[in-house]
Amino acid sequence: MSMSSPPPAQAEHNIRSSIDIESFSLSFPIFHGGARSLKKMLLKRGRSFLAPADKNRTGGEVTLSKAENGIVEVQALNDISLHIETGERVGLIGHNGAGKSTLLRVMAGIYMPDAPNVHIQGQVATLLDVNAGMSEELTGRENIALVGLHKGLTPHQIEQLEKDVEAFAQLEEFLDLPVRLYSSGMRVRLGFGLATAITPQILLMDEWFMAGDAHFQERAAERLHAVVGGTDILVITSHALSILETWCNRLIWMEGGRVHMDGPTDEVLAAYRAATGTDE
Ligand SMILES: Nc1ncnc2c1ncn2[C@@H]1O[C@H](COP(=O)(O)OP(=O)(O)OP(=O)(O)O)[C@@H](O)[C@H]1O
Repeated sequence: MSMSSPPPAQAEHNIRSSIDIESFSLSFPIFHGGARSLKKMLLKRGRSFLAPADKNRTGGEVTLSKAENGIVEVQALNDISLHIETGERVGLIGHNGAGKSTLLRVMAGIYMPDAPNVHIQGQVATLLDVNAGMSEELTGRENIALVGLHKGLTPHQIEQLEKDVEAFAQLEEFLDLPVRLYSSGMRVRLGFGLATAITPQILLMDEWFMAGDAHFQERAAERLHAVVGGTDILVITSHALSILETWCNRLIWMEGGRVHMDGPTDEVLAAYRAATGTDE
């Protein structure tokens, strides 16, 4: 199969896709031993700490919960509201720990799938975690069949899926060995091949897909073009501004768990480059 030909089993698209998030916040409680010294520092500083925007920021706001004997929390997302609709290719940018991956996971329904202020319309596929959904003891081929069954494909469609992923991943005899024997790059080949084999309405993608050797990256970009062309919505997070420039028509710039700027790619990139001094 040529790498630029459309994936074999196209999903049925009946509804217009959209992502709606209204005033959404998410904190992670910290139970690690180091939380005790953090707690002392927070009590001194007035219960919350976030590096000022003009400093090199890392992570979300570290706070002490309001309960009497408060626990230390990291506020990964803080009052996020956004609407994404069909046709939008959205990139998430921001410093390490700004909340980009957490926001992607919220959209994927991984955190708080029943949150009343998060509405996702459309069938979602994720490229978030290389190992997501893989059974370590099963072979690559068996994992492909399992995904096919899970998605309700017919035996013929599963056969097509297997051929397609096999041709793309180029794992040769390793396709018939258990996934636990794979290197990280081999896992990326299989995971990426599988996740892009069926065109979803909404594709959520973390930057790990850029892992792998140069030859793989080139073929991955080609395949991704075919898939993204068929999706309603793409949301991708990356630190490589050139990737975002290539793929996105809208950028959301995150800072300390909040949306700092949201707009057309060229406008947000210009502001981001000016603020961070990057000339990439
Ligand atoms: N499972 C977790 N438990 C505790 N804190 C977490 C967890 N996941 C994320 N965080 C915290 O939430 C904040 C946002 O993390 P997130 O991974 O969303 O950032 P990011 O913008 O994707 O960062 P990067 O660019 O470094 O990948 C960080 O301060 C991180 O420490």
